[in-house]
Amino acid sequence: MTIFQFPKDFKWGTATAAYQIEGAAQEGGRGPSIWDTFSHTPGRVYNGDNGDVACDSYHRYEEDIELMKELGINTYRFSISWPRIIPTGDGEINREGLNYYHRFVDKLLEAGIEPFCTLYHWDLPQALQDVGGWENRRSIDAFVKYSEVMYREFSGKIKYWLTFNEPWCIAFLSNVIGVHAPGKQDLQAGLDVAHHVLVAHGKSVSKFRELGIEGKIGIAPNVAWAVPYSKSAEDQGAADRNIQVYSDWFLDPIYKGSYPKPLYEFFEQSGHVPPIQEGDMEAIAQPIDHIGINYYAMSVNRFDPNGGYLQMEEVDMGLTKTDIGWPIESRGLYEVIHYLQKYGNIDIYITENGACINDDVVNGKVNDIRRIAYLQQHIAQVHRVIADGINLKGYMAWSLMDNFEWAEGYRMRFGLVHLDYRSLKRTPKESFYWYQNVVKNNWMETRK
Ligand SMILES: CCOCCOc1ccc(-c2cn(C[C@@H]3NC[C@@H](O)[C@H]3O)nn2)cc1
Repeated sequence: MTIFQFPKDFKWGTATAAYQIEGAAQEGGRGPSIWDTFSHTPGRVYNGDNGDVACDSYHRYEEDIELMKELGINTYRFSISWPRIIPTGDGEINREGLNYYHRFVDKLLEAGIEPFCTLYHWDLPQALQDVGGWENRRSIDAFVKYSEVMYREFSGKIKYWLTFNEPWCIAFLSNVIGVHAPGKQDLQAGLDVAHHVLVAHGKSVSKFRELGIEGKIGIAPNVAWAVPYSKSAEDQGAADRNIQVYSDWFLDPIYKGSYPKPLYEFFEQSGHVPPIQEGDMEAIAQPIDHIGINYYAMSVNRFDPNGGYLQMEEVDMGLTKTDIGWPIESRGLYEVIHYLQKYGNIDIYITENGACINDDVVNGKVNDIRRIAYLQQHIAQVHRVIADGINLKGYMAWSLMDNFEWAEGYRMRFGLVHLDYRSLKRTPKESFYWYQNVVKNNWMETRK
């Protein structure tokens, strides 16, 4: 038996996002987002599921915070619904929306839980999408205005900020692969969106500094770790492109002031380059305080000339998978965090890690032992990374509770707490109590 002891100030938390848990889609002055439109478009989301009610956390946040207190976490990552704050994206401010988040954040602080706030977790106000969304540079200033409202309003209450969640999903999953809102399949649109999101990020960080906000700010890329199927240059290239499109495409502009050359040239071969304007790269490269890393799985990749925008295919190596089909391999978390050290020993938080395990309630319990095994393996890798001297400062399990898993709707469950979507009853799973113990002890037992 080995004991993995974590640093005394280590942040243990869970993560959620507004559209996935709040519901109350047409309450409190909220305007429609692109995910309201997308989820109500037939065929886009499994079973026609949508976020109209979700976990009803808009009304049940006090119950959710009681669960967080029982879990014992010291940090809670959540996102702000932009269309609750500025319903048309860059028009009038909705005071009722601000008041909702004040009540919520005050309750978190009262419970001794650190708010860790994501400004943008995919729910762009539809009114901005109606004029091009992130393909339109207008969204840059709209986001900076929205973020300024939030910085001014919550300065002193919220000290940990993230501008954007998973920019790869915002740009490529949503505009090139087309699985998420707005559901386009256009590489140039993806590059335009990625660039404008990066400029919006940088200008928002500058605003944060200009206002002298007390706190720290960063961005939360989801990261891929990929190994080549063979030693061939083609397969190595495919794996490199897959890694770079998630992390380097966004972190090189922020930390180095330029896009990663190999992938830039790969896209350029097909006639597509980011729409860089004078001053953009300087605007993007504002120093940040931390990055959030969302890690779920790694993959084995090989070259495939017909393999989509990266000319890459993932090879199924027969690894055990979660119920959403992602292979379970915790080694990738260790490898990718070391890979990111090329940007310096930056402060890193694991802002999402978790397993889709669709166990149901049986005799009042959810015996999700597969989720416990996943978490144990991945938290062990977190400990390895810290033991290597890397500034990994916190871990937030995705997710506190089962919620709206985007195009997969409610069938895919990532929560430590089970949601009965008819009654909205919350039932802590066995993994909740396992994680509660790790958090309480600030150490974890391992068999080795
Ligand atoms: C036909 C090709 O299809 C490709 C599907 O490709 C992906 C890739 C990645 C994801 C994905 C989902 N999540 C979990 C979320 N992270 C943020 C939070 O909101 C969680 O709900 N992370 N990555 C989904 C789909």
